[in-house]
Amino acid sequence: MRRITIFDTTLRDGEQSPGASMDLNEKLEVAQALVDLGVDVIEAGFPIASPGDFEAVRAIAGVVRGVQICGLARCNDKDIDRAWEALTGAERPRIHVFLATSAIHREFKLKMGKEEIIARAAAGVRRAKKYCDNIEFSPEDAARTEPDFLCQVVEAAIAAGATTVNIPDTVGYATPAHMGGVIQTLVDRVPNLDRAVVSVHCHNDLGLAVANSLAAVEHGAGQVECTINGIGERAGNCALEEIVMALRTRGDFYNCDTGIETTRLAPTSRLVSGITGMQVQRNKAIVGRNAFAHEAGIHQDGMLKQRSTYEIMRPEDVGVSKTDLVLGKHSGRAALADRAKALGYHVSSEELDRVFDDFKKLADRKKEIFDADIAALIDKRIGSEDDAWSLVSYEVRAASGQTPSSTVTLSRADESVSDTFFGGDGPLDALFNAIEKITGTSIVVRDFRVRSVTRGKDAQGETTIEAEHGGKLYRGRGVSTDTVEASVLAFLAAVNRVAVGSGQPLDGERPGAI
Ligand SMILES: CC(=O)SCCNC(=O)CCNC(=O)[C@H](O)C(C)(C)COP(=O)(O)OP(=O)(O)OC[C@H]1O[C@@H](n2cnc3c(N)ncnc32)[C@H](O)[C@@H]1OP(=O)(O)O
Ligand SMILES: CC(C)C(=O)C(=O)O
Ligand SMILES: [Mg+2]
Repeated sequence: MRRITIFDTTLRDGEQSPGASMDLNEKLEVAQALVDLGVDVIEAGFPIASPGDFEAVRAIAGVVRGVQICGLARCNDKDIDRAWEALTGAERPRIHVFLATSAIHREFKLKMGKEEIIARAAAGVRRAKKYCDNIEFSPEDAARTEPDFLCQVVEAAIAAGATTVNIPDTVGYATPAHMGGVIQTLVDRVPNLDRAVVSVHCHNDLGLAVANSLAAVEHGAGQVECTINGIGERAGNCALEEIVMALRTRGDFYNCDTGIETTRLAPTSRLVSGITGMQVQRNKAIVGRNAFAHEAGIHQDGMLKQRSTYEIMRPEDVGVSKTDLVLGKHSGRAALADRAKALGYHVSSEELDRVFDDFKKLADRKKEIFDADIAALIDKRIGSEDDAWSLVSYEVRAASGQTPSSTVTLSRADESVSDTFFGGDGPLDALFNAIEKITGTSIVVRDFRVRSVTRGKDAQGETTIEAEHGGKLYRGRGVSTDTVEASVLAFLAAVNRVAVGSGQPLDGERPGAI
């Protein structure tokens, strides 16, 4: 297997993302996390850019050990000298010198001819080489540079002492075939290329940074420049976690690997996201919240039978604790049964059918279904007696200063009964009275509590009632996204318990969970 060098530029190109600036301590924390992750090179900053950038590179170079620490410099003496000043304390320093080579940059930005570019590039590398052996040269905007000229610049930079030649697609213009072609051209036509490592640095303006980097590797690149979460200038850089996992997962095709400790990918992603405030989108590959989550019933069923049916990587390999089978409107019985079991329930297939119907209705109303929702649905359904009353519908009218009224419809076995009640202290009292009229059972509510069992605006409300009847205490529990309905269900549950006599003596032990 060919070992690919991972050059992380989160602290330099990543920090160039608008709004992603990091202070010294934050940079040190990220640098340490990158060491734990196992990157080979950390580009710690652009020392000439500001005193803060200089200090950050100097601090990282002074304390971070075991990896190469790199500082960026334009092709001029001041930048290169300053970069070296910042890097002197590094155990393994690298100076990264760059100069744009494309016609657009030569003409409009640098105002330099081709000869001058070659001379300046070689002079910059030579000056950096006076300070250290490990020199990287980047022909900026290489992907839009004329191939012949790119070959000349690269050859000159290597002749001047560059040990790595990095080929940037600075504006994310390349496609995989194009990028592979650029690298292949260099491999075929630069005579001294074997004296340097070929690197690739892709931007994501067309969403192709990872694909282009892979194409470069396929054609011989030995180093990939990337950032955590793909942050960087404009649409960002090649995402480290994606290129690393692509190389690992498709080792069969690329025959390459990296030194990355992949279980650190998710924690490092969270750290960088927290520090920069740049949130990771839910469907982001490898580290997004949905990357190992499945909601579709058919996928969940497949996953429960054999995870490789729908997963090409194991979540634990990238530092995600486990696959998440999210219960929602697209889920099926297999996932519901699995969750019920995980929650400690033994649900018969008839009970599962009943719970599943309720679950689908709830899922239509609610975006996210939590474990507490499932538990509440199962609690409601498990052990329901066939001759117990169940709620079909309710209607209630109440306003200040007016007598409340309610109409309730209940069903039991084959019968369905409706009744209306005028009076009561309020809407709930009116509803409870209607239930008592239909069932012929009167109870005295001793305790009544409402709370939210899940989060969000569409959370489930849970009502618990303790009621007295014939010297015994009966409890009832109801759960619904509608708190009035939850209260009606709780009252009805207590009434049903009276019918089967499952109360507790008033002075005796309290009943257990319902
Ligand atoms: C593709 C990349 O990511 S390259 C890195 C980009 N990163 C950054 O620019 C972030 C840090 N940059 C900065 O803080 C500032 O731009 C500084 C301190 C580096 C320079 O600031 P200033 O001296 O005010 O110059 P300014 O940024 O306005 O313009 C850049 C100058 O550098 C020149 N330049 C650009 N690239 C290079 C290069 N590789 N080698 C030599 N000169 C260069 C430009 O032609 C321009 O020169 P001019 O002023 O003579 O026209
Ligand atoms: C400095 C260079 C490598 C760069 O960031 C780019 O060209 O995108
Ligand atoms: Mg860049």
